[in-house]
Amino acid sequence: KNTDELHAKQFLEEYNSTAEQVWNTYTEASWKYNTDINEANKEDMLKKNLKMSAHTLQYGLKAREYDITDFQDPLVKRIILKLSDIERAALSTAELEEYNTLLSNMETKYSIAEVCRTDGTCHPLDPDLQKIMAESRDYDELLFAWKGWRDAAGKILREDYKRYVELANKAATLNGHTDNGAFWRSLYETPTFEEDLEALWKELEPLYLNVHAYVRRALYKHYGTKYINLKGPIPAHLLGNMWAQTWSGIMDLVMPYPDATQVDATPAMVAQGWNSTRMFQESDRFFTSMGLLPMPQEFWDKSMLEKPSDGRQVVCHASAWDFYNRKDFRIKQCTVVTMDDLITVHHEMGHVQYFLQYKDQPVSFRDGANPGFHEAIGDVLALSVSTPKHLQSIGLLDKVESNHESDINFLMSMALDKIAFLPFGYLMDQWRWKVFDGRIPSSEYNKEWWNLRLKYQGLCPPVTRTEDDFDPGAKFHIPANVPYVRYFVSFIIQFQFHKALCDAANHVGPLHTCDIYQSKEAGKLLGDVMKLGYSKPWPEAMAMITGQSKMSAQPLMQYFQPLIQWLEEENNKNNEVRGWPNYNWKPSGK
Ligand SMILES: O=C(CCC(O)(O)[C@H](Cc1ccccc1)NC(=O)c1ccccc1)N[C@@H](Cc1c[nH]c2ccccc12)C(=O)O
Ligand SMILES: [Zn+2]
Repeated sequence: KNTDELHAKQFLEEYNSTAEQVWNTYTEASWKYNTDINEANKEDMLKKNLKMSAHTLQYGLKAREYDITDFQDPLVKRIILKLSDIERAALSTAELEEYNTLLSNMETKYSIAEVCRTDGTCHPLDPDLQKIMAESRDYDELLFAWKGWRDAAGKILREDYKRYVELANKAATLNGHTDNGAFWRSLYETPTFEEDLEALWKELEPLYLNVHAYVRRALYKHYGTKYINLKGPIPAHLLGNMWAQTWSGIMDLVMPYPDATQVDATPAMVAQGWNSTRMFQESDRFFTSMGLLPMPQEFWDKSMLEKPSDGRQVVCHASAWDFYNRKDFRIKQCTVVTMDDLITVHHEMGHVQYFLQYKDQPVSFRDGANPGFHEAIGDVLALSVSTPKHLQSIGLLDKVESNHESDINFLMSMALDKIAFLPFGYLMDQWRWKVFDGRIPSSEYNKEWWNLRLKYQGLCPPVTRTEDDFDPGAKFHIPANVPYVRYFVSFIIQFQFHKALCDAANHVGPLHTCDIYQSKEAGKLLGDVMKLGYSKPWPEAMAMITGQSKMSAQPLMQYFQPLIQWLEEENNKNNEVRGWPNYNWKPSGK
C-alpha cells in the first residue's frame, strides 16, 4: 500500500480536474434528456454515464491503493475514503448498462405517464392531476385521479423495479455494504442513525395523531359517515395531495377560524399576474437580502422554469443542477402560480445557493453536510416567507391581524405541511430499506407498502389493492432512485436552523412569527456552513449553526406549541379517538 501523502495530494489534484470535465459532460447530456425526452438524447446520456463510471472506476481503484492510516491532512483522508466507494462503477459493463438503462426507463415511464378519461382527454400528473387532487372535493373525481395515476405510473414499473433492486444491491455489496439501504444510510456517518430517527418519530407522533384526528373530523363533516370512520384510517385520496404527503390542499375544509386572517397567497399571486420568473426573482431577493449570493446570469439564461409548450416531453419533478464548472447552475421546474409552488421555488433555490457557496471546494466535497442539510436550506427561508407578516410585506396578503385565532389558522396551515409530512417522510425509506435487505420480498411490495401507510400515516386505500399494483412506484423518488429520509431529516433540522437564525437575527416573540428577511447575521451563519459542503462531518456543521451537534425535535415543538395546546383541547372537546383502532375499516362504495 502507498503511504506517501504528497503523492496522494497530487493524485487528488488530477482526480479533481478530470472529474470536473467528465461530470460536466455527463450533466449537460442528462439535462438535455430531462428537458427533451427522446431516444437520441437518452442514448447520448447513457454513453456519457458509462464514461463517468469508467472515470470513477479508474480513480477509485487507485484511491484504494493508499494506506491513509498515518496521513496528516484530514481532508485528504476524507476524500480518499469517499473515492474508494465506487458505487455502480463496481458492476460489470453489461450489468452497468442494464442498470443505467433501467433507471432512465423507470424515470421516463413515470414522467410521461398520463390518465385518460372515457371521452379521450388525457391528463399528465403536472399540472392536471396535481390540480385535481388539491382542488376537487368530489370523492369520485378524486378517486379517478388517484387510481388512474397508480394504474398509469405505478403498476407498469413493478418488474423494472425488481431488477433494479437486485443490481443496486449487487453494486452495494461489491463496495462492502450489506445492501443498498446500508449504503444510503452510511452517507449520514451516524452509527445510531436509525435509533435517532425512531426516537424523533416517537417524540412527534402524539402531535401527528392530534392533527390526524382533527383533520379526520373535518373530512367527516364534508364526506360523511359513508366515507369517513371517526375511529378508523382516512381514505388516502382525500388529503389534498396525490400521495397524502402534505395536506395544505384541504386547508379550506380544516381552517379552525374561517373569519380570521386567510393564509393562502395564491389568489393574490394570480390576481397580480405573478409568473414563474417573478416567483424565482422574489426568492433571489430574499437570499440576497441576507447577504447570501445572487443567482448568476447563466442561471436565468439556462434554467427551465416552466413546462415547455412546444410539445417536448420533460421530467417535470423539480430539481436543481450543478454543472461542476463553478459557473453553470440551473433549476428545472414545471412551475405553476400557487403559494405551494412559491415554497418549492425557495426549496430549489436553496439547493442552488448551496452549489454557489461550496463551488470552490474539491468536487468530492460539493455536497451537503448530509443529504438532509441540502434539503433544509431553502425550507428555512420559506419558513420566514410563509409568515403573514412577510406575505403582507410583499403584497400577497392585505389585512393581517395578530390575534390568537389568526395565529392558530397560520399554525394549522403550517402543520398541514410540516407535521402531516413526517410519517410519510419516515415510511418511504422504511419500505425501501426493507426491500433492499430482503425483509420485503417482491411478492409483498404492495401489501407492506400499505401496512406502513396504515401504521405511520393512518391512511387506507380507497379501493382494494393487490400485488398486481405497485403503489410505491407512483411516487417520483422510487423510480428515480432518490433516497427520501433526507426530507424527514430536513423537516426536523430546518426548525433547529430557523430557531438559531432567528436568535442571530435578534427576533423577539414566538418562534412562528419570526422572519429573518434582511438579517445579515442569519445569512452569515448559514453561508459559512454551506461553504463547508461535505468537508466536515455534519455534527460539526450542526454545532456551527445551533451550538450543539445533534438532531432535535424541540425547536419544531416550540414552533408549534400554541397549536399543540389548541389541538389537545379541541380534540378533547370532541372526544376524538387518537389513532385508528378500527384499523380494518374500509370506505364503502369501493
Ligand atoms: O422532491 C422534492 C423536491 C425535489 C428536490 O429538490 O428535492 C430534488 C429531487 C431530485 C433528486 C435527484 C434527482 C432528481 C430530483 N433534489 C434536487 O434537485 C437536489 C439537487 C442537489 C442536491 C440534492 C438534491 N420534494 C419532496 C419532499 C417535499 C414535499 N413537500 C415539500 C415541500 C417543501 C420541500 C420539500 C417537500 C417531494 O416532493 O416529495
Ligand atoms: Zn430538494
